[in-house]
Amino acid sequence: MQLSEPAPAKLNLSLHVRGKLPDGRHALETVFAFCTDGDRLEAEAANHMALAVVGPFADALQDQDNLVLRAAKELRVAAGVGAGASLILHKDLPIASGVGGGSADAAAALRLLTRLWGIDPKHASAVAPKLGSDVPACLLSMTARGEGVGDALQLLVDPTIAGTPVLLVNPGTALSTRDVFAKWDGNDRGPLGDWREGRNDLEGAARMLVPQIGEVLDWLEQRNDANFVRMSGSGATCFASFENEGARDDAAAACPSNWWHLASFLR
Ligand SMILES: C[C@](O)(CO)[C@H](O)COP(=O)(O)OP(=O)(O)OC[C@H]1O[C@@H](n2ccc(N)nc2=O)[C@H](O)[C@@H]1O
Ligand SMILES: Nc1ncnc2c1ncn2[C@@H]1O[C@H](COP(=O)(O)OP(=O)(O)OP(=O)(O)O)[C@@H](O)[C@H]1O
Repeated sequence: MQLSEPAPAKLNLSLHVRGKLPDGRHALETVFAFCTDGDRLEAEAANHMALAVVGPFADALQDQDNLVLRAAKELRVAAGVGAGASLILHKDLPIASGVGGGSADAAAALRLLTRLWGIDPKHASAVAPKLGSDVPACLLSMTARGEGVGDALQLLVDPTIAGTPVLLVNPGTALSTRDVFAKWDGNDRGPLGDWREGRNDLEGAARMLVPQIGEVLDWLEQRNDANFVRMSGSGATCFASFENEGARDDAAAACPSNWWHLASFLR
């Protein structure tokens, strides 16, 4: 039997960086939201562990250690499972783009293999933080406030979020999360209250590395009925929420062809 699991794209509606921690990572206050679109993972029972990657961004991943396999191996050890799995990842999200693609894929693997192997979900929760700061949020894939390194989560009930039409736009340049944090200016600009009034404190650092982010943000600001425009995570993907689906689709149709875009909804 083949099982399938979505790996929804992650957005940081706001992202405040509050300081540097002793381990070199950064203390964050963020609101995570998720899209109704993203990557997708399929699995079938097998004796061995194997992964095939297909889809528009598959080639960029062929030669490296995939977070899906790391997640599968860590979960197998944590839960003491002897079985394997044959996995297929449909890679539709750009790599290193601030929408948590790798984290979403790893989280999807944890959920999918928990079902396939019939194991206690507590093992997935225990493994998630070891795979990356965004993986616990992606495991949840529900609107949440994140603190600590982004892994201390509290569900956020906000009835204005689900169903909002959004357009994600990336100028086509991969951006390393580590490099962006390294360029953060070290200024704590204060806590995050309401996400609508927040900021993305990594925007300045990301724009130093990829100046086209400024062009994408300006372009989104100029779209009709765009009412909330921001960069997600460490960039370079930016997004706008729209008053209605038609306005979002008009913006998607006008998007320059050398930029990647995804028309979706918040879930
Ligand atoms: C920027 C965000 O996307 C916001 O949600 C995340 O904080 C990044 O999460 P992620 O991609 O899962 O990142 P990780 O794989 O854990 O870390 C990549 C690198 O980003 C930096 N990093 C990450 C998270 C954090 N709170 N502080 C950091 O300084 C570290 O240099 C780390 O080596
Ligand atoms: N399945 C995967 N999908 C994407 N990247 C992966 C995957 N497996 C491993 N990686 C590696 O992880 C790195 C981070 O990729 P990812 O797409 O998660 O970044 P991101 O979108 O900037 O994430 P975040 O918003 O969490 O910072 C990539 O440079 C890539 O080398």
